[in-house]
Amino acid sequence: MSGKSLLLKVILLGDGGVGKSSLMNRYVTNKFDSQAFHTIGVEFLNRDLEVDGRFVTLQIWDTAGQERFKSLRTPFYRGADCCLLTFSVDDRQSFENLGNWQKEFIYYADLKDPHQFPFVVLGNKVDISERQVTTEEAETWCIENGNYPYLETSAKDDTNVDVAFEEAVRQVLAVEEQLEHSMLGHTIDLHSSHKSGSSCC
Ligand SMILES: Nc1nc2c(ncn2[C@@H]2O[C@H](COP(=O)(O)OP(=O)(O)OP(=O)(O)O)[C@@H](O)[C@H]2O)c(=O)[nH]1
Ligand SMILES: [Mg+2]
Repeated sequence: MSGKSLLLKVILLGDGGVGKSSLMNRYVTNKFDSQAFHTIGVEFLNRDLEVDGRFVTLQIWDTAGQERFKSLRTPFYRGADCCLLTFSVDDRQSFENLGNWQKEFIYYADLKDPHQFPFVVLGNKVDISERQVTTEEAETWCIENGNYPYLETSAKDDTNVDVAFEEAVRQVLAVEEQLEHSMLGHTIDLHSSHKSGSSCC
């Protein structure tokens, strides 16, 4: 267990109205506003948490999903540790647009290796019974587009909201661990590569 607190930046992306701000506000302030205003640009809130013995400060960046705010949100993608691709289960179009959000993020975050990057997909508003997207469809999309974890949430009912942000942290830690392992595998052993008879200076 590491004693140091890790600062992680997670970013919420998805169509306007899917509930990104509501998820962030539910998670950080435990409040829900049924008449929330559209976000303009970006906003962020922090919350400290502990996941599997690691202390983490989660910096949650909430972006404006409406197309007209694209130039205001995209400069903030760089440096994100995890991206939460969000749609609303009662809005088919928001699900169809997931691929565009994924592409927009990869492009503006300037990801070196998009296949390694931790995305998590959230199907929000599961409290609404008139669904336009089934769980199976969403799971299939996640498998086919990068094998991402999928969680169904409700900011209104506080369903799976903590779980969703904790999953984001787990995904980041898992990638970090993988990188550490692969770096260990590439560590140069200075002793064994030192040829007898060679001299320096
Ligand atoms: N029933 C239900 N309504 C929700 C839920 N989450 C958000 N809403 C409502 O959906 C509307 C839009 O929510 P926001 O959180 O503002 O959506 P957003 O994704 O931040 O939208 P932009 O800021 O425009 O990108 C608001 O009226 C919320 O009250 C949910 O889980 N269930
Ligand atoms: Mg918003």
